Amino acid sequence: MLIIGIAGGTGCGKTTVVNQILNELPEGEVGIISQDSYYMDTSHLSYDQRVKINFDHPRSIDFELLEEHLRELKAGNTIDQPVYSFVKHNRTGDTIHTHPRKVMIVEGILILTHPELRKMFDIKIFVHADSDERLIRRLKRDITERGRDIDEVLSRYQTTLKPMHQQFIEPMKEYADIIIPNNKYNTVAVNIVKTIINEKLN
Ligand SMILES: Nc1ncnc2c1ncn2[C@@H]1O[C@H](COP(=O)(O)OP(=O)(O)O)[C@@H](O)[C@H]1O
Ligand SMILES: O=c1ccn([C@@H]2O[C@H](COP(=O)(O)O)[C@@H](O)[C@H]2O)c(=O)[nH]1
Repeated sequence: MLIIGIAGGTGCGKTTVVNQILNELPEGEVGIISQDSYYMDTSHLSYDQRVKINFDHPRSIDFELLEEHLRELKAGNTIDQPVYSFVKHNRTGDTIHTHPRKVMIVEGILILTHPELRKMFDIKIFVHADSDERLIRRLKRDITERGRDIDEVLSRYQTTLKPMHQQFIEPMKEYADIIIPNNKYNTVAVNIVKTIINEKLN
């Protein structure tokens, strides 16, 4: 199994890059694990308490479960990946039956901050987009897809997103094997990653 970790700040385009990689590859040969599925279960908290969580700090992620699931997949076993709701800020209670594949992609803002998880990646990719570009994308996406308003996104950006990005996410570039500049759509870089994956699949 080839395990590829794709990190980068919110709005840099990780999900988009993953979808571009999957596009045209044989269906069912590449599996996806999203860090978002592994936000801590906060069912014991009220909605008002959950909104106050710092979702950009590594402690908000259940890395133990993520690591355990990746080890299971590597061992050839199927896992039940939790489904997360950004609207409710909590796991939904549903899971996705995820099968091991020849290539597994793990994507998320904080996946390179965890040393044990980092060691499991054969290839570490960091997607870069400038912070103003990321903020613009995040504003548009969170308002249209995640039920936020402009004040909520901007206040979260100032209080947690920006400081957490500077403290935890940006320094992870140091560990990357490949950095994808993604201020604009980067077909060349995506094709390079596709070539690496195709070599593993053939
Ligand atoms: N290179 C790009 N240029 C312009 N918009 C982009 C680019 N990559 C992604 N987007 C858009 O930005 C938003 C955030 O992208 P997404 O892939 O969800 O980022 P991430 O998963 O890193 O948070 C989406 O609406 C997406 O369509
Ligand atoms: O309940 C939640 C959990 C996370 N977030 C925000 O999501 C981003 C990470 O997702 P990307 O798709 O990589 O942008 C993170 O910055 C958290 O602030 C949330 O809003 N609510």
